[in-house]
Amino acid sequence: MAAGITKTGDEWRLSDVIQGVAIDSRLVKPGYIFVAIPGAISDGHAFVEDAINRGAVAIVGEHPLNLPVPYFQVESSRRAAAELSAAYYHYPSRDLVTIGVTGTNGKTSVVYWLTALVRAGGISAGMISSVVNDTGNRVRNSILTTPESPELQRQLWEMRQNGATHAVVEVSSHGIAQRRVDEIGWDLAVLTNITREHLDFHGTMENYVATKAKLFQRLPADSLGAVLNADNRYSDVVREGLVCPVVTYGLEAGDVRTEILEATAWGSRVRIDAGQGRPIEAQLNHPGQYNVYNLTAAVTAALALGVSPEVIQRVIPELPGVPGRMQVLQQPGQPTVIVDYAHTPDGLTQSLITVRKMVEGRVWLVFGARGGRDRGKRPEMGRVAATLADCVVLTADSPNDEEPDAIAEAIREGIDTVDPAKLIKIELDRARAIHWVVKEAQATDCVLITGRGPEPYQYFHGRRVVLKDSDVALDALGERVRKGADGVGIH
Ligand SMILES: CC(=O)N[C@H]1[C@@H](OP(=O)(O)OP(=O)(O)OC[C@H]2O[C@@H](n3ccc(=O)[nH]c3=O)[C@H](O)[C@@H]2O)O[C@H](CO)[C@@H](O)[C@@H]1O[C@H](C)C(=O)N[C@@H](C)C(=O)N[C@H](CCC(=O)O)C(=O)O
Ligand SMILES: Nc1ncnc2c1ncn2[C@@H]1O[C@H](COP(=O)(O)OP(=O)(O)OP(=O)(O)O)[C@@H](O)[C@H]1O
Repeated sequence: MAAGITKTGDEWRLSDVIQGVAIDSRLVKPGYIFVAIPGAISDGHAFVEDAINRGAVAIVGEHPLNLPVPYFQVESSRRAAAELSAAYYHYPSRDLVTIGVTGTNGKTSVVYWLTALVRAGGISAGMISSVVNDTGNRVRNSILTTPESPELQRQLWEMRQNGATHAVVEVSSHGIAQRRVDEIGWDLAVLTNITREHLDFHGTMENYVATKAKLFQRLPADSLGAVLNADNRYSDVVREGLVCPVVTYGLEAGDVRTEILEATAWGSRVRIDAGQGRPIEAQLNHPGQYNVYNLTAAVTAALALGVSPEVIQRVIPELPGVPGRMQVLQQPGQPTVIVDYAHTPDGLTQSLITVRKMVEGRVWLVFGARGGRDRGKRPEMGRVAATLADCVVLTADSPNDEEPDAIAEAIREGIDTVDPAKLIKIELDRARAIHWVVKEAQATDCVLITGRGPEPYQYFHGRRVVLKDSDVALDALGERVRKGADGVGIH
């Protein structure tokens, strides 16, 4: 057993000598295995020496290398990282019922709600989401939506140590493509929806859908199965060739069908018919039709996991809001300010349609687009903004390594194809943009700030700037109250 590792086929055995697995040399500690990944920006093989200097006792990589420590050459480093991480943590997912939630929009909401439903049903469940990771008695802020495999397996192990029997995991398309979730034996997988996103990474919609589909293809025939959105056209593609049981949900079609009995600006009364027993009837206190879809996905999955309809019906009115999603900031006599995480054309459409119903006045939209991500969606989001908002103020999101004015320009191109007059201002300083709009809006108006939700930082060429949309909006509202403003400016 060289350096405490043996490999037979895909199965790695690690002795107690091994103290951890890392794919980033900067995280290596004495006794670690370092897995060198050829990346898009740099090549992990270039950091092997660094890893050895930090105490790595074995290296795994894809290139032929001659090293002073044992070296394992593999076909896919990412796959090996997942295998090694699972082995190091004694395959925690084998002892957990694991539920993967994927889709373009709504993953975090479904993960939060499904976790709440199963916990209410007496099940001890951990949760991995893009906002927080909750392993049962420890909650950490998330860095990635789906953690890299060493961190993911560690969190699953911690859940098991904390007595969890179930794990609800948000699965991004990056997480699937980069094989972070490879060694998880899924029991149930849920698809929220698929619309345009991440084409910078996946190239085409076809590749994007095929990547999402991989999560479902891994479900065995004896698993709890796949939960698919019958109203989303890509579900048929995802369904092709699946060997597991499939249950569909939707508002227009599906095995589990939801009817909106009454919709108000702030929520919906719904009837969910799963085709057996009395339908569930409850008040969902979150706005928008899209949240009814998220609810139906979570309920369908909860039923598949054995949570009773009675428990589900009782819990629906109490389902928690996800931080930074449709977060409403209100002060009497002031405009309604809403912080939302919409960052795709479909998300922005849903968000604007929903907000439109909440206020009598105009809808002001403050947004930008993240740098280094799908450029093609920018004009599309500009078109959505100009179609559904009354007044648009473009600003910086997190530009990363791009120039904020060039990003704003790309969005403006979309706005111009619909109605250039809707673009009231370009203010690239996001805090100033929010302050300006809150000052200009009338008391009956709504200011919708999208794209960053609860994120605490903006990144400009690696420089980190602290900025939380809700904090800035509250400041702006406070200032308006102090100054006694009553909506001056463009009316
Ligand atoms: C764009 C993208 O997918 N980037 C991912 C990709 O990075 P990369 O190919 O650029 O890697 P690289 O920087 O070239 O480095 C190659 C390897 O060298 C290693 N390295 C690098 C420097 C060093 O000093 N030592 C060292 O060992 C790196 O850790 C890496 O393993 O491979 C890395 C290793 O797996 C990932 O950590 C990294 O995710 C970055 C952090 C990221 O921001 N990813 C985002 C896009 C992401 O995954 N997002 C999804 C959610 C998307 C959504 O729905 O919004 C998520 O699940 O979070
Ligand atoms: N089912 C849905 N359909 C369309 N848009 C949605 C849906 N659910 C949520 N949204 C929009 O997407 C935003 C993000 O929601 P949520 O965080 O639940 O999705 P997500 O898929 O987890 O996104 P991310 O992984 O980027 O966090 C919301 O603020 C809302 O604007």
